[in-house]
Amino acid sequence: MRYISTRGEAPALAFSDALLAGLARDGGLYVPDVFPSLTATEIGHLAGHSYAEVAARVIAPFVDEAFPGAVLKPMLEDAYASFRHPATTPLVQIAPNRFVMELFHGPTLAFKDVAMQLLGRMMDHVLIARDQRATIVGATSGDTGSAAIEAFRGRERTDVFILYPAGRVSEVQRRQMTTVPDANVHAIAVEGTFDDCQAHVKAMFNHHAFRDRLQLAGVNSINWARIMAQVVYYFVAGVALGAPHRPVSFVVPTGNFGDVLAGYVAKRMGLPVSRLTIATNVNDILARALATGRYEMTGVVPSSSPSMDIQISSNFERLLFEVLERDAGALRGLMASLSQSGAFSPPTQALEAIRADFDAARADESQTMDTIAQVRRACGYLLDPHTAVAVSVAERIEHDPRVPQVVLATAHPAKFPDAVERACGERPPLPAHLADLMEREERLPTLPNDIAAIEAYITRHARAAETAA
Ligand SMILES: Cc1ncc(COP(=O)(O)O)c(C=O)c1O
Ligand SMILES: N[C@@H](CCOP(=O)(O)O)C(=O)O
Repeated sequence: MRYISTRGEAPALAFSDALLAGLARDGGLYVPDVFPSLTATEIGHLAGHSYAEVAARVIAPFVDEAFPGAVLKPMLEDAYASFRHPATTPLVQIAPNRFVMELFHGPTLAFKDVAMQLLGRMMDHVLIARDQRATIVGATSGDTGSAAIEAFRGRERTDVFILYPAGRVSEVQRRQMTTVPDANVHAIAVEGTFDDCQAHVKAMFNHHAFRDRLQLAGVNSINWARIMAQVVYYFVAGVALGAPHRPVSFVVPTGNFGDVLAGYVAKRMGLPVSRLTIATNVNDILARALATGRYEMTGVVPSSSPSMDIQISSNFERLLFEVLERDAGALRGLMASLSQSGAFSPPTQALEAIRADFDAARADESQTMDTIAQVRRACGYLLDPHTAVAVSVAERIEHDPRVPQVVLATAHPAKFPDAVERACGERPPLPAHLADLMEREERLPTLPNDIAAIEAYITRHARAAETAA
């Protein structure tokens, strides 16, 4: 398996190289040159196995010789031993033929742990084998940052720098990043939006001299390994609900488009997925794009689901690449239009191909709040605001009632206590391992929304810079 760039102008890489590369050198995103497939019989055989065992089977075709079964399997067992639920990602029924898949039982209470706990181990394995260091740079709207910090804290070969938008994450999310005392961890508030933070991360990768000097690596969903690890839970849910004999639909709270893209990959690999529904909050660029055919940026509005306050959905590029039948030149044209005029319109055929697999709809603030209250009343289940966006959409989207609908529950309600309390009057407590989070001491470096200031800060603090000097 080789990995190629969506922009068509960077060298193809083996898995381990793509794992450390982050963004391709032409500014594109790496994708496998072909999607592996599982037969119906192979999918059937996933039933009854542990999460780590299913992961080993789904992930094996994507990796290279650095991760033979004897390495991958124990790595997966170890990664998912950190989850607080024996099923790792349990399904809970909340209505007839509607389920939530709880992806938040990892150490930082969001779905990001599912991939990040594996990514930390995989990167360490490759860096040790190559006797190399890496400087991880990441952008977060709240959850990727804490998951990355937890996965990489204290690791000898990596420093991790996470940019988050000042004042636009929940207090719990901020404290999960800023109270970690390890010297290799740097959570930096940037006076801008998540989109600004993500643009700075991409700019650092595109600044090749800086990138090479600091040995940059990425842990956002620009890194293919993130998507790969997230494909697994679609298979786990599908098989639990009758695949390969019965199709399943998924409703996914969406921001950067990594999670729902993983569902698309699962479908391309052979999982019978009926519909993939993109659920957005009021920052609804994706819902508008599917409805109107025009992907057009407007300002970002802060919401009660802050992790989805995103305009530029990074992984939409990977989907566009597929529906443009892997025409990198055509994709470069759309991306140039986005950076020059803040908008693009995919060709009709590409748009139709997207609509063949995906639906999209948004939930506004009052729909999100009402859904939290109504689901709590109806079945006693407490949703976080991101999951509530998706449940609200699931309730309204046209859907074959015979097909099970799985809503991905991407965060624990305790990460957003203020919003949950506003919605239903209850303040969910943090689990025991985070019970004293509000008393822990914070480190709060803040930088202007300026790439030069950010690069200078990272250069001052990264150990890879000392080695290079
Ligand atoms: C809690 C939560 N839900 C949903 C999303 C959206 O996921 P994605 O960015 O993969 O579309 C995010 C951020 O990524 C998140 O942190
Ligand atoms: N919602 C995310 C935004 C970054 O997404 P990623 O999947 O590309 O890492 C967050 O919580 O940080």
